Formats: sequence, structure tokens, C-alpha cells
Amino acid sequence: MERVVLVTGASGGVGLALCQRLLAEDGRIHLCIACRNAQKSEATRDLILAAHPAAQVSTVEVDLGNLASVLRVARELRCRFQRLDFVYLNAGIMPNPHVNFKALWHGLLTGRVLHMLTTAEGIMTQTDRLNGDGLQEVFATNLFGHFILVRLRMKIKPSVWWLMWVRQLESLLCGNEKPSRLIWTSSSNARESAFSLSDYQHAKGQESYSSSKYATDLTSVVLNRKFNKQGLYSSVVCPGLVMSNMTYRILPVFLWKLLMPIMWLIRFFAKTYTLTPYNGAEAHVWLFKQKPEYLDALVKYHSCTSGLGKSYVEPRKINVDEEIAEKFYQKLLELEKETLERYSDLLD
Ligand SMILES: NC(=O)C1=CN([C@@H]2O[C@H](COP(=O)(O)OP(=O)(O)OC[C@H]3O[C@@H](n4cnc5c(N)ncnc54)[C@H](OP(=O)(O)O)[C@@H]3O)[C@@H](O)[C@H]2O)C=CC1
Ligand SMILES: CC(C)CCC[C@@H](C)[C@H]1CC[C@H]2C3=CC[C@H]4[C@H](C)C(=O)CC[C@]4(C)[C@H]3CC[C@]12C
Repeated sequence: MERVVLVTGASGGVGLALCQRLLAEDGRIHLCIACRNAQKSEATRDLILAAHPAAQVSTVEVDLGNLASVLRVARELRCRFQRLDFVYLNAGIMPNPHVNFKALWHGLLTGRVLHMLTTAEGIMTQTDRLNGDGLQEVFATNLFGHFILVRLRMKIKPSVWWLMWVRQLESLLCGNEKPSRLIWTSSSNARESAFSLSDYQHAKGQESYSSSKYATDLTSVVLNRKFNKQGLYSSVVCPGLVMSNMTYRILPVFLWKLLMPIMWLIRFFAKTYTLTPYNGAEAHVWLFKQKPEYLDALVKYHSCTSGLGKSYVEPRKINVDEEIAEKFYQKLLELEKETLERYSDLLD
């Protein structure tokens, strides 16, 4: 039976490169691309089909920062597919990024320069805002929308979800002859110090992106603990520093182009300077080929590129406290219950 692969954030950057690379790996998959609107879906589908004319590519439209939209797409996916083999939870935003050039300059003179240039620790902030659902936009888009989407592969109403979820996952995402996989695009910018259980949506700070990615790492760890036995496996990856619409909002394109020779040089020392979406998708594609039983739930898989341009994957331990992860997961479940009560008409 053909494998069904869903990719969110497929319209550009790492997501689009990933779609192209997955089809190059295995032309028999059914690829379902999730984009924000029909126009983007069609344009993306055409691009993919131009390179892979025989591929099976379908589309769904979802705004991950809008719960009603997530609920609608979940319903559509449930009608269309019996199971999903791979779900790449890749869409992400970093709104209103701000680089602290003074801190960057000082950092260049310290021994932690490579750490700073690969994690952006201490030099990047963002301004977040509330979305239409009353959630912090970055948390909602990067994590919570995806979380709800995955959870809504189930057909149970929220009031009885708590008891029924595992069983439903068993029938839809697991329990078949092959396990199902969730692969989250996290980041090396994910940092424990940017995350707080008491403000897990990051309403108060200025590092909403870092917090959302750390929250993603925590979520993946707990999903593994709870659902591996049922055949559901979750992994986190970092694509490295990639030139995409996201980075073009941090500095203008012309400046990145001017900086390119410097970044190629930096790449001899900082292997996560993958720079292209194609290289950035290396870890995602590598995971597609691995048996999940052999993967470490406490590892983030980093796409890397050597100074001479050779791509490879480097596993690195993630810094998570499993107790905090569990507490956070319970908070996600509470938030899910609270928010979905408003949308009972969209739950079947
Ligand atoms: N670029 C980098 O250096 C790094 C990126 N990452 C992560 O990689 C992932 C991909 O980013 P990248 O390819 O670089 O950036 P892009 O901005 O090119 O891609 C982001 C994708 O997410 C989609 N998206 C954004 N918001 C929503 C939403 N509300 N609903 C549905 N889709 C949405 C975008 O759609 P649309 O076209 O409609 O905007 C786009 O397809 C992100 O999760 C990012 O955090 C991690 C580490 C480094
Ligand atoms: C000579 C150049 C490298 C100078 C560029 C300075 C800054 C604009 C960038 C330096 C480090 C960059 C980043 C590091 C980590 C990325 C992270 C993994 C991610 O998920 C999103 C993008 C980054 C934060 C990225 C952003 C630009 C830098 C801060």
C-alpha cells in the first residue's frame, strides 16, 4: 500500500524542498501538501509536478494559527485518508524579528562566537501578538495548531477524549503493520531559558520563537513516552540556518547575498550553516529512511553541511527535564479542552 505523507508549510523554503526530496527518494508515496490558501496550494503542486510529473500530490488548505481552520482540515483529512504514515509538522513563523547588532558585535569578540552564530542566543528577539483565538500567535502557529491537527486525527468529542485518545490513535495513526511518524521542524534556537511553564505561550517575553521551539521539543518527548507502544513515533529536527522567507524577514535579501561569502567561510566551522532549503531538509529526509524503533526520543536531528558542501545529519541530545515536559503536556491538554469547547460545531 502507498505511504501517505503530509507536509505543512509546503509552499516554500524547507517544506517545499522537503516535498521535492521525498518524491526523489520514493516516487510512489502519496504526498499531501498543506498550504495556507488554494492559490498557494495549486502553485506549489504545479512546481512539484513539474519536477515529478508522475507523482501523486494532493492539497489541503490550513491556517495553523486559526483553530477553526485546523478543525476543518482535520475533518477533511479524516475523510480522505485511512491513515497517515508521515506527518511533517514544518510550518512556522518568526514575526517582527529584531537583531541586536550591539550584542552581535560584542559576541564576535568572545569565545562563544560560534554558539551565538548558530543559535542566535542573546542576539534575537521578536514581538508577538494575540491571534483571533486569543492565543499568542507564535505558540499557536508553531506548536498548538499542529498539536490540535495531530490530535484531531481522532473522531472523539473533547469531553471523552482523555480516555479515548490512545485508542483512536491506534486506529488512525498507529496499530497498522507499520508505525506512524510525526516529524517536527524545531530549531537550534530552542532554549530552556526562553520557556516558562507559567507563561508557556510566551506572552511576557520577547523570545516567543525560541520558546515555541523549546515547547515543541518538550511535546515530542512526551508523545514518544505516551505513544511509542501504540506505534506512534515523534522526532524533532533542526534544518540549520537556511535562506528562506523567514530569514529574508530578518535581514533584506541583498544583505544576505552580500554576506554569502562570509557564511560559506563560517560553514567551515559552523556545520549547521546549511544555507539552502535543499540542504536544510537533510535531516527530514534521513528520518524518512530510518526505522523509528532505533531513534532516540531525547535527540534532535540536525541538518549539517560541511565546508565543502557535503550534507549530513548530526544527532544531538536535547536538554529537557522530563517532569517539566509532562507538566507542560498536561497544560496543552487543558488548553485544548478549553479552546475546543468553543468549536463543538466543527467536531464530528
Ligand atoms: N530558515 C531557518 O534558518 C530555520 C527555519 N526553521 C524552521 O523551519 C520551518 C520552515 O521554515 P522556512 O522554510 O525557513 O521558512 P518559510 O517562511 O520559507 O516557510 C514557512 C512555511 O510555513 C508556512 N506558514 C507560516 N504560517 C502559517 C500558518 N499560519 N498556517 C499555515 N502555514 C503557515 C508558510 O506559508 P506561507 O507561504 O503561506 O507563508 C511557509 O510555507 C519553520 O518551522 C522554521 O521555524 C528552523 C531553523 C532555522
Ligand atoms: C555574518 C552573518 C552570519 C551575520 C548575520 C547575523 C544574524 C542576522 C544571524 C546570525 C545567526 C543567525 C541565526 C541563527 C539561528 C537561526 C535559528 C536556528 C532559527 O531557527 C531561525 C533563524 C536563526 C535565528 C538565525 C537568524 C539570523 C542570525 C541571528
